[in-house]
Amino acid sequence: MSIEPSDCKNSGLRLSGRILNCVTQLPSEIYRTKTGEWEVKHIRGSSALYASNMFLSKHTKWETHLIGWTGELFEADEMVPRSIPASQKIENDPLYLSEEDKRDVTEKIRTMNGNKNIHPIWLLRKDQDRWRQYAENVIWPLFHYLLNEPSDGRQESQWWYDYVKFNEAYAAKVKQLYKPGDIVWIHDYYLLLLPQILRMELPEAYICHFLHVPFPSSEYFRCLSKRKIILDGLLGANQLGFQSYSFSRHFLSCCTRLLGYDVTPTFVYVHSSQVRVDTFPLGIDVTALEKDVFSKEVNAKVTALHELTGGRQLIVGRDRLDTVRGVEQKLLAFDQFLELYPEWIGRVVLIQVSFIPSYHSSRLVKRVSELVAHINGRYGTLEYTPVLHYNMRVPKAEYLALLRAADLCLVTSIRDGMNTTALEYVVCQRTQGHPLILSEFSGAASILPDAIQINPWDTVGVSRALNECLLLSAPTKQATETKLYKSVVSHTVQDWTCKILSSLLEFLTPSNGSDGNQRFSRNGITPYLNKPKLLKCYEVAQKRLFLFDYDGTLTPIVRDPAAAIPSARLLGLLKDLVADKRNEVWIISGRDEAFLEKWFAREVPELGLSAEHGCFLKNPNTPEWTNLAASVDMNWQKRVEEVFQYYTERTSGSFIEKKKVALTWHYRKSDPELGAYQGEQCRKQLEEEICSQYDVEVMPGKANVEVRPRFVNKGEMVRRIVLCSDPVKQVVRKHGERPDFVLCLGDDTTDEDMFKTLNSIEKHWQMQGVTKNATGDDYGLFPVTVGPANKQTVAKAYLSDPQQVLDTIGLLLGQVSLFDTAGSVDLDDRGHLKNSESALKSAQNRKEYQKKAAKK
Ligand SMILES: O=P(O)(O)OC[C@H]1O[C@H](O[C@H]2O[C@H](CO)[C@@H](O)[C@H](O)[C@H]2O)[C@H](O)[C@@H](O)[C@@H]1O
Repeated sequence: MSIEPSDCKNSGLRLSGRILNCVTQLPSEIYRTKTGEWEVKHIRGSSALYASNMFLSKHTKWETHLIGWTGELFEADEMVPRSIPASQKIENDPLYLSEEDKRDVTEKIRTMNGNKNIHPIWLLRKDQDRWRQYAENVIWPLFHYLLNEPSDGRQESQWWYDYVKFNEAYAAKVKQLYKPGDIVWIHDYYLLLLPQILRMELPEAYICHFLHVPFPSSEYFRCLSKRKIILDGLLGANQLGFQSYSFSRHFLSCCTRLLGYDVTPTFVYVHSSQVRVDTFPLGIDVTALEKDVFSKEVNAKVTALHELTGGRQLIVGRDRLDTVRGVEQKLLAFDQFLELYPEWIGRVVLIQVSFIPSYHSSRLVKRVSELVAHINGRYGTLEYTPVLHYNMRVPKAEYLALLRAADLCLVTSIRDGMNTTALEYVVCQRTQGHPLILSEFSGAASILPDAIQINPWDTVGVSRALNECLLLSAPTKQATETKLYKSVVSHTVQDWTCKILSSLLEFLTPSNGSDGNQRFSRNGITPYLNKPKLLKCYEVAQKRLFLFDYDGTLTPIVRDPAAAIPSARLLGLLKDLVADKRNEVWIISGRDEAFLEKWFAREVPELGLSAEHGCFLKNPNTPEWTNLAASVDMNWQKRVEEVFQYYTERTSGSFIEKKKVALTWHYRKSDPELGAYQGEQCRKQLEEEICSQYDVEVMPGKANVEVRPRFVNKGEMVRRIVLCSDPVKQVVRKHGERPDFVLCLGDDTTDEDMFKTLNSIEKHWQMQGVTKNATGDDYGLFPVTVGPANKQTVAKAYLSDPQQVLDTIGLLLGQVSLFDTAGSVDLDDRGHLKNSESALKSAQNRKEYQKKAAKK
């Protein structure tokens, strides 16, 4: 399979022919020798990923760029990367690199990898491991179904802060390199926010993300405190790839359950546009492996291994020693096997190579060595050691020899994205055809259906499988191997690369009926709110308007309308907003006057208020309410109430909310399906029977049906507030009084009227040639919908929930850091927020250090 940029010539896509590949870490490790030189060496692991990049750059016409963090910097001979202690000054940094050093190191990495398009991301070296913490301590365990101990969340919030910065550092680098038509391909769980951060700044970019680890069921995923931001982060991509069908299914279910988006098995509908979701199991580079595996060096090591184990049958395993690789389960099963089938004692050896990652569990390391000692003590003799356990990363040739010498490979992961050892074993066994026992919980199970699949928790089942496999006849083994090998060669890393790219390009091709990348273009629908832009407009504006809906926007939706009262935080923010004389703040709600009076007018008299979808109005700083519906015929109320009553009696849990003018029938407390059905019936009946006789509008809301006179709506309120200095008396604003910043937020269908009005005002101003605001870009109008929303919206941007709304207000007031939500920050080359106090201090320190160094 192949895919070249030229294959898309007539597709209508404007491709640049370039791919920007974003990986967590570059393929080279950087260290300083004892003589002070900076050197680089290859890192182990993730070989399939780098092979994919290599394939694109060497064997296709794509101009491929590899972007990645440098990883931690080492001092020679140190196993653990050195961090500058927090107390130490940067000028004493033992790992200091001048700009020249960085250039030299970059060149060395490029030369070593034979790729001139490698772009390192240099991050602050103070506590270097900080960049990994959130990904490795929060995301990774949860994605593997491991829940952390409960905590007060302080440490997690520091980790989150660094995680956002890490993602933003990549965004900064991609922006530096980006050209229109580039494909940005993002890998794995360290970069889950990057798609959305990039989307905000590069609305037309072609972005795909591939998750190399499992994606958990929504019941686990929902335990993440940052669950919505993480989903949002991913949904900035055009295409999302997962290792197996079950992972993509879990992801889709999270989108429905946590964000309320509509999904199909291959799409998420984000604000009426689509993100493609699919399964692409990662393979290995079979050709490269086959070159190495039958070398003389490996042959010699295979012989040595047989000698070492006295010609006994060999069961092999190679795993990272973390809780999900199931080494503990493997040893327990082997123990059980020798107990159930004693005839194998003395005839079989398990060689287990486990490498201990930096974030290992000491409990597990101890438990594994206890189990090894237990088995060897129980079944071993002076000449026979049943388990040979090596805690180390073996060199490649030894690893391959191990897989070749094996009579059986045992993979007992209790969860993994893809198990490349299983795939490599199949290739190594091409001539001998020894069997593979594979955990059904491994991502590899989906591409190796002919492996002997086991449940690693069932030790008796695994023991039985071990016995059966060791007794298999040679022809049966070879027949199975043929099928396994076929599966592996039809899932090579090259095929994986091509499949992901062609699926993305096929999806984006407008002629295929998709919306291409229109969803994010200016004419398309709702990107995430561009907060840096909002902040910039706010800062330069002299006359700012805030037009807020209430339920679902400033406060979360709850079951009981009376319980949806404003939080202390909300009231505090509103007070702070109105304290600035440049700000005028309105709440435009479906709530009645009594509710708004009690909770807002008394607390913050400076607020302007509009009740019952525009029927009532109260200017800021005045106690009087004006009833705009005073002269309207209200006979419809009785008729509507009768209809509502009819449905209330037939829908348990529903009730009627009577306001002064509008009437609302609520069914949130009813069975959801029955409620939705009855709501629809009720709406139809009202439209047929009442709207034909009275000038009223029936509005389906959030688990409610509302009726109010047609002549007012929230859009009319927005028109009055934006254009009039006195919206009650409709005194048109004088020249110079026009607002130059309007943030309008709402979540419901009734709020669409506000957005429509703002859009038409903008159009009108454009046609009239009205001068733009001080940024010179536009008029500073921000109609923003609050999700989750699977509806059509005319808003220009969205925020996920009321929490994000409050954070955004806090941001404008200078109370919330840009870091608290994704997509906001420019970092300097050392990982400091650009132009921040710490960035300036660090730059100053560097200058001083360089001066000192020059003197020496
Ligand atoms: O225009 P809004 O400020 O958004 O008000 C719209 C309606 O909100 C209330 O109902 C909704 O919120 C309730 C509390 O969260 C929830 O229980 C209910 O299901 C929602 O429909 C309010 O009760 C209505 O009067 C407003 O018109």
